Formats: sequence, structure tokens, C-alpha cells
Amino acid sequence: MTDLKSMLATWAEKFRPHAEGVDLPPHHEQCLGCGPDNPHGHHLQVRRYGDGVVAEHTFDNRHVGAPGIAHGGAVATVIDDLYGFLLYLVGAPAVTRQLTVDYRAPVMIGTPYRMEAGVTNQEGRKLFLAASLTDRDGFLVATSTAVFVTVGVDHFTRGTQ
Ligand SMILES: CCCCCCCC/C=C\CCCCCCCC(=O)SCCNC(=O)CCNC(=O)[C@H](O)C(C)(C)COP(=O)(O)OP(=O)(O)OC[C@H]1O[C@@H](n2cnc3c(N)ncnc32)[C@H](O)[C@@H]1OP(=O)(O)O
Repeated sequence: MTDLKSMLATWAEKFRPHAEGVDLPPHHEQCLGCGPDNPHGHHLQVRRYGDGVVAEHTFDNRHVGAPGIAHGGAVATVIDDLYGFLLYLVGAPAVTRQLTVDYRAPVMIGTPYRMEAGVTNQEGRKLFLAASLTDRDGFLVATSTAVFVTVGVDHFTRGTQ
């Protein structure tokens, strides 16, 4: 597993302008949402889309709740991680202070969904974020809002020294 110091070094490098449509880098290799090396993870792949971010995502059987339906916590995890990609565009590390998910219809296992997220407002350290999840027909399956609060690097090193 990557040690924290080298992870922090790669993280700082990620806060730079990213081209439209290009895959954004994962938060780190083991991240539950997007880390390619996490066997339990969602392996979320995200692109910049204007001032926001977009992903096509399919939940698999590791994330099942009721039979055939994605676990609500898994859906919240992926949305939370999607918000984490907005931080590259905002240019500052931040953490989730509040996350709401409105589950409007079941998210089906094995079905591709489009996910979008953007920043709706910024007030001091607070980032107000919103996201949506739609199916191939454009039907709105889930919506979400979040408040992220920007933090310094010390937030991540706390408790490791
Ligand atoms: C350059 C190098 C960088 C290095 C980076 C290292 C590598 C990173 C690797 C990987 C990142 C992956 C990122 C994506 C993953 C998804 C994101 C997550 O899952 S994050 C995990 C879950 N979240 C937490 O663990 C937070 C736990 N909470 C806290 O630590 C604190 O509560 C914290 C830092 C969020 C805030 O604490 P306070 O003491 O600093 O600040 P206070 O005063 O409490 O709040 C700040 C402001 O926010 C408002 N606020 C709080 N809750 C609010 C709400 N619900 N609505 C509106 N405002 C709210 C408050 O009223 C205050 O506002 P007013 O400054 O007074 O104007």
C-alpha cells in the first residue's frame, strides 16, 4: 500500500487544469471509490465536463443490497467519491461534511448510469455541491447534494505521526 507521504505528493500534483473529456486521476490507488488497486472498490472513472465532472458507472454484484439492486450505501459511496473529483477543479483539498441522497428509483446491478456533479456555490471554506444519476433513457434515478469543507494537508496527516 502507498505510504501517506508519497500519496500527498501525487495529490498536490493533481490540482492543475485538466482537459475536457480526459480521464481524471484516481484519488489514490486504494481509494474505495476510484482506486484501481482496491479489490472491493467501485473503480469509478471520471472526466471533466465543463465546470463539472461526469462518469458512466455500472454497479456489480459486490455492491448488491436487495437482490438485483445496488445497496444504497454503495450508491452514496460512489456519489461521495464523484464529488471528490470536483476538488481537482476547485483546486483545494476538502472533505465531506454533509451528504444527502434522494433515491428516486432503484439503481440496478449491471445497468450503466450516467453520473454528473458540479459546484453550486462556494462560501469561504464551504463548497455546496450537487449530483445526479440518470439511466440510458435520461430517467432521473437519484439526486444528491453535499457540503464539503476545505482543509489543510494536516487534516490527512493527523493521527499518523
Ligand atoms: C495539497 C495536498 C493535499 C493532501 C491530500 C491527501 C490525500 C487525500 C486522499 C484522498 C481524498 C479523497 C477525496 C474524495 C473522497 C470522498 C470524500 C470523503 O469521503 S471525505 C471523508 C468523510 N469526511 C470526513 O471525514 C470529515 C469529518 N469532519 C471533519 O473533519 C470536520 O468536521 C471538518 C474538517 C469537515 C470541519 O471541521 P472544522 O472544525 O474545520 O470546521 P467547522 O467550523 O466545523 O465547519 C466549517 C464551516 O462549515 C459549516 N458547516 C458545517 N456543516 C454544514 C452543513 N451541513 N451545511 C452548511 N454549512 C455547514 C460550518 O458552519 C462552518 O462554517 P463557517 O466557517 O462558520 O462559515
